[in-house]
Amino acid sequence: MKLGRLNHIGVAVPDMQAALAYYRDIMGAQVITEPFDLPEQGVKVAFVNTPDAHGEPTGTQIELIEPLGESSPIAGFIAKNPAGGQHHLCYEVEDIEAAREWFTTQGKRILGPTRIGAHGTPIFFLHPKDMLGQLTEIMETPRGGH
Ligand SMILES: CC[C@@H](C(=O)O)C(=O)SCCNC(=O)CCNC(=O)[C@H](O)C(C)(C)COP(=O)(O)OP(=O)(O)OC[C@H]1O[C@@H](n2cnc3c(N)ncnc32)[C@H](O)[C@@H]1OP(=O)(O)O
Ligand SMILES: [Co+2]
Repeated sequence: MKLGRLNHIGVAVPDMQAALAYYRDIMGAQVITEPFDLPEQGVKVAFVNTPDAHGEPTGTQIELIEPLGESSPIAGFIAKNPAGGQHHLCYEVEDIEAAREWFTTQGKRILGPTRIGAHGTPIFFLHPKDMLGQLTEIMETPRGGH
């Protein structure tokens, strides 16, 4: 399997508006996608981008996720980490099905089906206990850029 770039770092937050204010006003980051609900993923999501020395976006994305509903997959994480925290790493691949096959042959546990993620491309998750303690998201590279 050929691994692509790191697409985003997922950060679980208990309060989306407070998290956006923190990244914008304290960290000087840029809010590139305002919050929107992804009910099928059980999260509210927003993206912030880190600027370079000239204030231009670097392309390094932080994905803020807030639980949406009691059955949210991040409800347990927030219960254990009430202030929020770094939740997952997301890597791009060119071919999602080839990647799924690769990780399966490596004995890695895949969490649920391949589904459409926040960037509109297929994603799946790998169990943190099989991935050096890191919940790992694999996403297909968006066609025509980011
Ligand atoms: C916005 C859409 C999309 C995108 O396009 O980018 C997203 O990113 S959605 C992000 C949210 N969705 C998911 O996380 C889906 C996959 N996650 C899951 O299926 C579950 O969250 C989980 C990973 C199976 C954990 O389930 P949970 O019920 O919270 O906990 P468990 O008790 O079963 O956990 C077992 C074990 O793993 C540890 N753990 C849990 N979460 C993490 C984590 N994020 N990073 C590292 N370790 C984690 C947990 O602490 C348990 O460990 P022990 O206590 O040692 O047993
Ligand atoms: Co993600």
